[in-house]
Amino acid sequence: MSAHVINGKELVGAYRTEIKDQVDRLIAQGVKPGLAVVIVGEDPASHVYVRNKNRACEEAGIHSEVYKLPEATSESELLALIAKLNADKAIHGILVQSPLPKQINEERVVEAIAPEKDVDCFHPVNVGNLMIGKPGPAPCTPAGVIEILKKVGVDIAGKHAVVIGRSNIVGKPMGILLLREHATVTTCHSRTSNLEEITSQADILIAAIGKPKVIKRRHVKPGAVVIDVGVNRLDTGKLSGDVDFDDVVDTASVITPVPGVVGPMTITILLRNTLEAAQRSAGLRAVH
Ligand SMILES: Nc1nc(=O)c2c([nH]1)NC[C@@H]1CN(c3ccc(C(=O)N[C@@H](CCC(=O)O)C(=O)O)cc3)C=[N+]21
Repeated sequence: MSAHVINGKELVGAYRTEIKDQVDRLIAQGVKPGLAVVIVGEDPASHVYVRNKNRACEEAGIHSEVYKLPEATSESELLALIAKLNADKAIHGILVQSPLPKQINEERVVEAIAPEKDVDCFHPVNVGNLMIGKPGPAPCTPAGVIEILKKVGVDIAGKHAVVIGRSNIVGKPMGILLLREHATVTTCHSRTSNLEEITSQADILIAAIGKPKVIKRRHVKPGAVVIDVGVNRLDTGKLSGDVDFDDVVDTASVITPVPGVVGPMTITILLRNTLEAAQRSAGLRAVH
C-alpha cells in the first residue's frame, strides 16, 4: 500500500481562504487585524520565515509590520519596542522571532509581551490556559498538526498518538492538544530507551525531533498516519523532514512531505491566532 501524500498547496490554501473570509468579515465590522513581527540579527533562515509570514498576512488581508533590529540590539531596546507594540491599538499580535542574540534573555522578552497579543502562545499565562483547556491561542505548529489531521479526516479520539520530541514549542503542547482530542498520548525523546518499540505502536506518529531522516520504516506501524514536523536544512541546501519519506511512504496510510505541509500550516495558524486576538479585543470572541 502506498500512503496518501498530503497535498499542502490544496489543504493549506483552502484553510487560508477560510481565514481570509473571516478577516474580511471582521474588517467589515470595523476591525482590521494587525500583526507585528520582530526579528533581531541576520540569521538567513529566520529572514525567510519572516518574509513568508509577512506575505501570508498580506494575502489574508491582515495588517503586518516587520521590525528588523540589528544583531547588537540590547535587551532593554527590545523591551522598549515590545512595550510600544503592547500599547498599539492597531496591533493584535506580536511575534518575536527566535532565536535571539545571546545578550537578550528570551524568557524575559516572551513574558514582556501582553498575553492577549501573544500569538505564538509562548507566554506562561497562555501556556497555563492551554494546559487547563481555557479559550486562548494554541502554539502554531502543534495547532497546525491538529488542523491537518482534522482536514484529512483522521479520527483522533481513542487512537494511540506517539509524539517524538518534548520541546516547549512543539512536543509538549502537541501532547496536550492531542489529549484534548481524546487521543491516548505517549511522548518519546532522546533519552527514550526503546524508541522503535513505542513508535511502532502508534496509530498517529508525530516526529518533532530536529534531525533529518531518522524515522525509518521499522519505526512505523503499517497503516499509521505520519506527520513530519522536522524542517532540517541539508548540506545540499535542500530541506528534509525528520522522517525518511521514501522509506516510510509505502508503510504509512497518510504522510506529510517536507517541505510543503506542516511549515505552511504553522504560518496559517499564526494568521488564525492574530484574527482571533483581534476578535477578542473587539469583544467578538470569548476571553475566559
Ligand atoms: N517566535 C517564533 N515563532 C515561530 O513560529 C518560529 C520562530 N519563532 N522561530 C523559527 C521557527 C520555525 N518556523 C517555521 C515556520 C514556517 C516554516 C515553513 O513555512 N517552512 C516551509 C519551507 C520554507 C523554506 O523553504 O525554508 C515548509 O516547510 O514547507 C518553517 C519554519 C517558525 N518558527
